[in-house]
Amino acid sequence: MENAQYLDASASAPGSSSPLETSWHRVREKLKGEVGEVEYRTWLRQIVLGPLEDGELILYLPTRFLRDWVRSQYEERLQTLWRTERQDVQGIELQVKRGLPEVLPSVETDGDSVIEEVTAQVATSHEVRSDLAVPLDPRFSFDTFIVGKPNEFAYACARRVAEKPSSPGFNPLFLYGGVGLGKTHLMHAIGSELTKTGNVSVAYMSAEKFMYRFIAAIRSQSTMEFKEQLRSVDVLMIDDLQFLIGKDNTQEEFFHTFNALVDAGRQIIVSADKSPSDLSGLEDRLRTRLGCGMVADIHATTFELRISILEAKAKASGTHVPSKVLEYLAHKITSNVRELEGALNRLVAHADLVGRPVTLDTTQDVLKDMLKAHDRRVTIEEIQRKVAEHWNIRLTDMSSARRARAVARPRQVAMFLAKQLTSRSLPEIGRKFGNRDHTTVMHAVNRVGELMEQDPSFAEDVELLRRMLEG
Ligand SMILES: Nc1ncnc2c1ncn2[C@@H]1O[C@H](COP(=O)(O)OP(=O)(O)OP(=O)(O)O)[C@@H](O)[C@H]1O
Repeated sequence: MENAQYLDASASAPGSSSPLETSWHRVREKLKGEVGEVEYRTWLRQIVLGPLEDGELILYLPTRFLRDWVRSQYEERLQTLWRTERQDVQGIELQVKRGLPEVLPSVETDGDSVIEEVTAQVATSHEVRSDLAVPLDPRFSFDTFIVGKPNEFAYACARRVAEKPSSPGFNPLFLYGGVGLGKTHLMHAIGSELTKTGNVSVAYMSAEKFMYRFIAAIRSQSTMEFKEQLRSVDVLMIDDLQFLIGKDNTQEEFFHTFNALVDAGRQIIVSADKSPSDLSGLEDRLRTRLGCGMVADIHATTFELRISILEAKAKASGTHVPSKVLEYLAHKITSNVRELEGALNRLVAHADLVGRPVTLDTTQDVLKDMLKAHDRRVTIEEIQRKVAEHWNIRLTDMSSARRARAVARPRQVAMFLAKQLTSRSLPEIGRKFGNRDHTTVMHAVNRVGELMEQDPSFAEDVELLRRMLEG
């Protein structure tokens, strides 16, 4: 273990430092080059190098706010840079350490730079008219969104709002669902559709950006301007609202903005990972208002939807991907569309690079790590335990011969989840459930699928279990 060191941006050049410090110096310089001086000075120079323990490097930040911000915005990049820099760093952990010097942007200097930067971003944004908006991604359109059972309701709501913003019953539109299932995609699609006409001003930003801008406005004493800018848009879209949990001041500000806009007949669109009623940690009055309009859930993908998405994305890539490979991916990667897309992109990039067609063999080889990580994620035993706990039955009943519905139904759900969340075959799953035949498992999978369509509260239970298991 190497000792914790405080290193700020003015730290000594490599040479006089330990190997870890030297690496840190290089990582920091690369980051600075990538994100630019303003962003670096505002958020990243506060990071303090901590110890390296069992392959995990600790980096400290002086406050929880900064830690959360750096975690959400830069953690992945930091990981990559560190791993490239040193083989003995397998991961990084961002921690809060009180008492470290906090180098916050002051009103006179960095605060202004932040505002200047925001203004500069706005100046280059052609897609939207609002002064605060983040550019919309033209790839996320309604045309490129593949509709299936799990997302058809959310899609229909999004379409409706894009056609007729602020319709009664659709304001706010609250889209929720697990990670990587298309919430951001739908929001961008609504925004792009609305701005096509030219007379609607749309502001899209993540809840984090909202907070970042709010804080920047406080620091530069321009909160009135901030409020006015936000309140002048026709449509305000805030993505990943769950980020505001625990951020009381920002929540308060959002609540007032929300009210002002809805009262003025403007449209609000919000996304989150949970329904308004499940977003504990958000103020009650805000939760209540969020649930007042249309609340649309994007469910986990089905095999059919995953196949349709893969087919569309493979076609768009211009590389031929055999249907066997698409089926294989759709079976193996069930967690979310982002991962599915990532896997396909990797295959296509590999095929382009080596100049050979995509086959099942190359797929297994190229995606070895990814698929292994997936398989590791959840075991049949964990599924059985969680499901048994949920319905309050004995774990042994997962393999018992009892056929009473109170036991048989949870068992079927566990089989269904085992099929969805692991790569085990039907006979393998059957064996884990008291040596049942694969046709019993198949029947369970179909039955649970049918019941989920007929009974929303049952579907919610299954969905909840799935999310808990996926962590
Ligand atoms: N139905 C779909 N059709 C086509 N692409 C999709 C679909 N659903 C998701 N995607 C793609 O998957 C990726 C992840 O989607 P998106 O970013 O919208 O997810 P999200 O629900 O906002 O996730 P997060 O909770 O992480 O914010 C995007 O590239 C998006 O285009």
